[in-house]
Amino acid sequence: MTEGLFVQDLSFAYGPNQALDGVSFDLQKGRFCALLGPNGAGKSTLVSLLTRLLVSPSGTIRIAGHDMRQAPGRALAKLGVVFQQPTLDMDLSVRQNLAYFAALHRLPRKGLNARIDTVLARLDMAERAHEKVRALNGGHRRRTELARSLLHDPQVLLLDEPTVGLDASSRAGIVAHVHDLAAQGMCVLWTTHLTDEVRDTDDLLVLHKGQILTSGQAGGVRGDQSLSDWFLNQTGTTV
Ligand SMILES: Nc1ncnc2c1ncn2[C@@H]1O[C@H](COP(=O)(O)OP(=O)(O)OP(=O)(O)O)[C@@H](O)[C@H]1O
Repeated sequence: MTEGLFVQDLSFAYGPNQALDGVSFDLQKGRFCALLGPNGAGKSTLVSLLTRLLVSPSGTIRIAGHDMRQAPGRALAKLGVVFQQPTLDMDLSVRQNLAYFAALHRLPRKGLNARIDTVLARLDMAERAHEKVRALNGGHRRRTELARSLLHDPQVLLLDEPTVGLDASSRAGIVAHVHDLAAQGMCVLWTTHLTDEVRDTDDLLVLHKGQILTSGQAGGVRGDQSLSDWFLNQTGTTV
């Protein structure tokens, strides 16, 4: 049983519009996988299926070995998500935002403060625990969301273009933190338009017109071209 994210033959159509067509991949624990795709490739549809906002009529999703169709609660309990749009309460402190999420997920109150301290420390956010989110810069807000996504101890982390709108140094910080989480054993799926966020040692999935065009280690896939040139040559479009 894989501890990562297993997807097999996943398809989804909006009426006559086939958004995903037979998508399969198998991501391992401890790996950072970048999902690249141009506009309309099907990334948002895939994210919606992985988070069960949509349900596919066919195909299989297993999160840390739990089948999304047969045991959605157990599968989603192993998934941490950072959506593209921020979902923090600006007038609560960092700690209060995390505590509220913990209550929603019915995490045990016993040991919760220590758990919050641990996830904030993992994101270098411990000293900001009592600050209101409104007072934080964009990078620290994103790190708060990342810390929150780890509270229930997921094995798979899904991030949907998590660096949109951040300045270069905050972006680099988030990219580095999430690579660290993968190095510590997390299975990470990171959707992005930004090829400079992908390291040669990362896994790469390229989604194009609803299908997986290529998968493999990013450095091997791009060869001696830059990843953005490789992408343009393969798809005739920029990411
Ligand atoms: N609610 C919807 N109704 C009809 N068609 C849709 C709907 N949502 C998406 N589509 C279509 O499904 C296909 C995949 O869209 P999707 O939003 O998943 O792609 P994407 O890779 O996330 O694109 P973007 O980067 O622009 O968000 C596109 O052809 C899109 O027009």
